[in-house]
Amino acid sequence: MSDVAFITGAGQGIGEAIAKRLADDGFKVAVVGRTLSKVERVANEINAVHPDAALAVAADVAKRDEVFAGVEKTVAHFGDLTVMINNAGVAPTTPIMEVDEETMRWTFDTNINGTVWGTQAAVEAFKKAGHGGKIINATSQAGVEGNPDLTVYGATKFAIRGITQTTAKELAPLGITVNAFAPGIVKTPMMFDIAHEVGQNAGKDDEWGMAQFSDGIALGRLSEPEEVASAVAFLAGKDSNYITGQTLVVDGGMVFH
Ligand SMILES: NC(=O)C1=CN([C@@H]2O[C@H](COP(=O)(O)OP(=O)(O)OC[C@H]3O[C@@H](n4cnc5c(N)ncnc54)[C@H](O)[C@@H]3O)[C@@H](O)[C@H]2O)C=CC1
Ligand SMILES: CC(=O)C(C)=O
Repeated sequence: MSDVAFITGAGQGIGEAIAKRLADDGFKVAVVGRTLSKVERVANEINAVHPDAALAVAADVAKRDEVFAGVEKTVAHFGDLTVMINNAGVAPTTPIMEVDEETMRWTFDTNINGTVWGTQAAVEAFKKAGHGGKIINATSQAGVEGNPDLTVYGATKFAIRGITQTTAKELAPLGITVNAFAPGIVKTPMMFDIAHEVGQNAGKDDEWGMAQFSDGIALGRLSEPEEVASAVAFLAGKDSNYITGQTLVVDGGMVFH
């Protein structure tokens, strides 16, 4: 039986790269996102290379029932679930004096609640299948060190590291490991949007906006989504079965700790 991974936010960016990498590694993958056409594109591209390896699943991670329904659809289709990857996230640019209630609600519902619902759905599926499993959460360098203009986003990413550590201890007796990956600055629509907004807020261009984040990154370059996916593939694979409660910082394409 192949390993089966449920990857949220897999219609683009890092999530897409993770789904394609795990399929290359022999996983069956549920490609999960709010927009069915986006996840169907990724699933179709995977199935063109690895027939029947991918299933497109429409689910909003902020809605608990949709996450549970997506996991149930995945188990019904592939016969199991062994890895949950809570990758989906949103990253509004929020100078502290501009933060409003809707932005707080929307960002926390997606990033924090989505991670909790994904964890709950995975644990339920693992228990029903009578085995342990792996849960992998997306935090960020912005969840390791505070980034100006990203207070709300950063708060969720710091929280996800806490959720990773607490659930790792709680779930270890069940044979379930919980780890996180913390990318630096990665070439995805999320990052380019942030750079544009930060630049606009300062009356500068996108390059200036990106430099507000990228000057401090290791090796002085942005990561490719595929480089982040390689670190996630390690966490999803059997070589990391003994690791839990950890955060891999992936910056400049390298894992720093
Ligand atoms: N791009 C970067 O530089 C970094 C990204 N990250 C994290 O990596 C993860 C992936 O980021 P990217 O690929 O860059 O983002 P992205 O914005 O390019 O892709 C995120 C995907 O998640 C989906 N999504 C958003 N809200 C959703 C919801 N409620 N339900 C289901 N899907 C939803 C979006 O539609 C999109 O397809 C995020 O958790 C992000 O916080 C962390 C550090 C750096
Ligand atoms: C988008 C993000 O996680 C950054 C800027 O680290």
